Amino acid sequence: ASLYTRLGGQDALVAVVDDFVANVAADKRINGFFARADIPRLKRRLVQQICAGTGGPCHYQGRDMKTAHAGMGIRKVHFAALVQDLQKTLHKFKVPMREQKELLAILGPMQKDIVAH
Ligand code: HEM
Repeated sequence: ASLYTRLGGQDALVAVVDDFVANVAADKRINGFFARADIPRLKRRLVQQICAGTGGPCHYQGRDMKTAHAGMGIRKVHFAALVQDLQKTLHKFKVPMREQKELLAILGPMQKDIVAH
């Protein structure tokens, strides 16, 4: 089965993204970056992106990661903080380690496009 299906499909993904974005919004290390963000749109796009990237029936309609994060000055520490916030959610939702690793293996390589050089 696809990672999308093993994660529980669309409803589970929406719940994970909701909780994850709430963690980010509460995380003083990085929430300043999101001060002017359109959070409902960000959530929709994250759901689309993860759905599409894990083999689900979605098309990602947002910008590419380089364009979306250009000029923000995001550093490795910020990226690591966001990944920690996601891991908190995956742990809370009792996502098995195998699926956690697969998801992070999809997101991890995006760091090179998101972190400022
Ligand atoms: C693997 C890690 C990440 C993924 C998958 C990701 C994904 C996304 C996506 C899909 C968007 C929406 C793009 C669009 O609407 O066209 C976005 C926007 C954004 N991301 Fe990320 N992102 C990641 C890491 C980060 C980090 C580390 C930060 C800052 C600490 C960050 C800050 C933002 C901000 C501020 C926006 C703009 C929101 C807005 O203007 O409405 N992202 N990201």
